[in-house]
Amino acid sequence: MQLLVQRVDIAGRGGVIHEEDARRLGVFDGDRLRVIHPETGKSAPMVVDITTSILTSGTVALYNVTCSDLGLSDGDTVEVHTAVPPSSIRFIRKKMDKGRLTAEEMMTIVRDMVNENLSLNEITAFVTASYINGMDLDEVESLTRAMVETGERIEFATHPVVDKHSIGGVPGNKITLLVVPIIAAAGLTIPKTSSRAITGAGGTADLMEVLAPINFSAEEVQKMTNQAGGVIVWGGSTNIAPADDLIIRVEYPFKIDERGQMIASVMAKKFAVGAEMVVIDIPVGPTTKVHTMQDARRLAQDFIEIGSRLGMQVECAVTYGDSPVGRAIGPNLEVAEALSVLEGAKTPNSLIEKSVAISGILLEMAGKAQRNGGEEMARSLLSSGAALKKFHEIIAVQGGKSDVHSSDILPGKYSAAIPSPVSGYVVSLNNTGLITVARLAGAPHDKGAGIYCNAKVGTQLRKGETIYTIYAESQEHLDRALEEARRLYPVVVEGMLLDRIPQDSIELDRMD
Ligand SMILES: O=P(O)(O)OC[C@H]1O[C@H](OP(=O)(O)O)[C@H](O)[C@@H]1O
Ligand SMILES: Nc1ccnc(=O)[nH]1
Repeated sequence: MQLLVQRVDIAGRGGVIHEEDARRLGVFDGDRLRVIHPETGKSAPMVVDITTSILTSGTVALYNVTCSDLGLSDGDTVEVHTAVPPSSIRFIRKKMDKGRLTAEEMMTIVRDMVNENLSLNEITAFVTASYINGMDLDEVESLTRAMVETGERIEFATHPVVDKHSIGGVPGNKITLLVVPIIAAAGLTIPKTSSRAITGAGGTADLMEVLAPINFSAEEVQKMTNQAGGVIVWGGSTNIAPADDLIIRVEYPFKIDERGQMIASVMAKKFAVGAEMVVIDIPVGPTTKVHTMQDARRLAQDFIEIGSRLGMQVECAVTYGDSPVGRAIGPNLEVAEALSVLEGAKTPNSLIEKSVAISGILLEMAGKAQRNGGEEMARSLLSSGAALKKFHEIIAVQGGKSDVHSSDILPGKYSAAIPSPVSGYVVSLNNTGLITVARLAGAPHDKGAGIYCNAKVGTQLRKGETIYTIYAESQEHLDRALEEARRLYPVVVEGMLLDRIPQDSIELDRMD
């Protein structure tokens, strides 16, 4: 069938056809078509997306990349034929049926994802099937390799190239903003790529974006790292492991991070930047991704095994994840807290201790410090101001304001303090509850949104004293977050009556 092209200014491949043309072609939403340029013979696949309103029959709306790939402009004519669905659909179905995917099958799925031959529904099916049925280590290795091979890679002339990555799950985990400058200040090369929030309210990419641009090509990442020794950029923009961000987009609304996909997501990014020595931070706690020490050790073994299969030296740090790292949750609040520590603040202890511990392991692995001497070296790079100086350099090389001060980074204008309803001690902070409230307040999208924990586990509070403060950039977001905070009670003060349900409020089934 011949159709007239209407170019639509939407980034990406594919397009939309009219219901009448779809009926004549005999296709439904989700079927496949092939769009062919009649003169050049160039062709591109297209997932059928049917409309009745934005087009007239006889016209096909094509998105930017498909038009550019085929050299098409508004008003051109194209041939449109039905096509067979890609074989990756069969392989996704195999995973749904609890099958084991071969390396070739995994590669086909990932290639089709990256080439936009799979619709969002189909990618969601793959992520969900893997979440429910899991992946064995061979599948994780195949996924990691496929993610690397479908993107760009960086090779550095200086060695060793080191890196760190956290599996996430603990709110307020802003340590990368300290670890990268500490490591780079020690003279090591650390091309850090991070994701945005997956299960949290602010991923490292969301945080760094407060200070500097984070979208760079692989070539730019390499150049900037050579200049400053380190960078903190968003993995999703680099074309380094581009499938990663497609999977993360599916995971984000559900706050899920399937184990195999998580290992592949992390290790693909490390491998693609040429990291030779890597520390993986595995926070453990009842409301994080990993609940017990035993599970953490098992996950650590898997990371180390995948690292060794790829030729990387990996060590894992199992860290305390019962409650947030530091006190701040959400982009601006976290950045201000991290900067203040780099500027010399002696608190929060949890943030400083975790950052120097992780940095210390890397310094030891890379031979910069003696065994057991890494932490001390990291602490002195932090307290001497060398890490701050390096961070300013990193911000500058990425195009940010290099003389930024923690006091420049402000939380949202709208705030509400949550008072303790009783006198007592804070006995628990529920990470997932805090994240839900912070997300409703607008984080990570609204940079000023988030939570400041005025009290942490063990803090004594008198009735009416503030447990935590919610920040937002609009009253509407603040109200939504407050409503959820009242429902979830993410911080429990001992002696607190959570609810009182009188007998006459419930209809009892009487046995008379
Ligand atoms: O949203 P959740 O699932 O908590 O974690 C995601 C965060 O964890 C990792 O941190 P880093 O890059 O090692 O600092 C990711 O890159 C991302 O920023
Ligand atoms: N799944 C992931 C967890 C943590 N960091 C990542 O980049 N990816």
